Amino acid sequence: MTQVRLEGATVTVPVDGSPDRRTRTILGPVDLVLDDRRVSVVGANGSGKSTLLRLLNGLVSPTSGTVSVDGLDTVRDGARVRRRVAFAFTDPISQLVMPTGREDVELSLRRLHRSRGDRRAAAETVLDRFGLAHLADQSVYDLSGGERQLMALAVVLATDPVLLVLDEPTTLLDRRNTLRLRALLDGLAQTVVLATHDLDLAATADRTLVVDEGRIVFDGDPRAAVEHYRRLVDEP
Ligand SMILES: Nc1ncnc2c1ncn2[C@@H]1O[C@H](COP(=O)(O)OP(=O)(O)OP(=O)(O)O)[C@@H](O)[C@H]1O
Repeated sequence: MTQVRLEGATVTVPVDGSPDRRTRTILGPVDLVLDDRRVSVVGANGSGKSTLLRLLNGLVSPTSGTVSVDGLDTVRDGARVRRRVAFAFTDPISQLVMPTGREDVELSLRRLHRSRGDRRAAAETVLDRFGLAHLADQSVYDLSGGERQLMALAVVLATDPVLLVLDEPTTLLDRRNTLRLRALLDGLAQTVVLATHDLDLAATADRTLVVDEGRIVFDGDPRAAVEHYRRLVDEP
């Protein structure tokens, strides 16, 4: 099982226009060991969920403290961490950089398969696995929101990462595609960490973190976490 470890991880940002270069802490310090199969993260807008998630694959570096994945430091061993940790953004179009899904999956596979023929065959297998072969050659702009989301996931999962980090994956999806995504996540061998405003989805995890004003204010049973979050919002 993959292990993510945060030790005193803190993220501070400069306060815009501040003449004396003041900074603001937007997350932390966070001390956390994640070694559960499914972890969800809930919290209000701007509470720090995305920042926490982005620490996990080195998209954001801690200003102080450390973050490691299976012992690899996200700053010192950034490239190796990113090979192990896939990150999926809310809006899949920011992830799909090639004209078609097939080309995007092939692009993902370029490190694993140097020969073009091998890459083609491996991409076909991935597209089949996600039930997307029939959409592989369509422009990514002509895919529906749900199809695009699944295509983006196929792209990031093509290289078999050990950890999948998802930032609000169902925000743009209708109920049917949300259920489809949930079924897909259920079937994944990977460890999954996801931030979501969908409290039903959050409650399907093994463990839930509640983030409030840059701090983890609850860490534990998903149903209790959702209750904690509701109380936080309802009784400010
Ligand atoms: N690079 C940055 N520079 C300045 N402020 C930032 C930066 N990144 C994030 N912030 C601020 O930090 C806070 C936390 O942002 P973050 O995106 O982590 O929140 P979130 O919980 O994911 O919110 P949402 O649910 O709205 O997506 C916000 O106030 C945001 O404006």
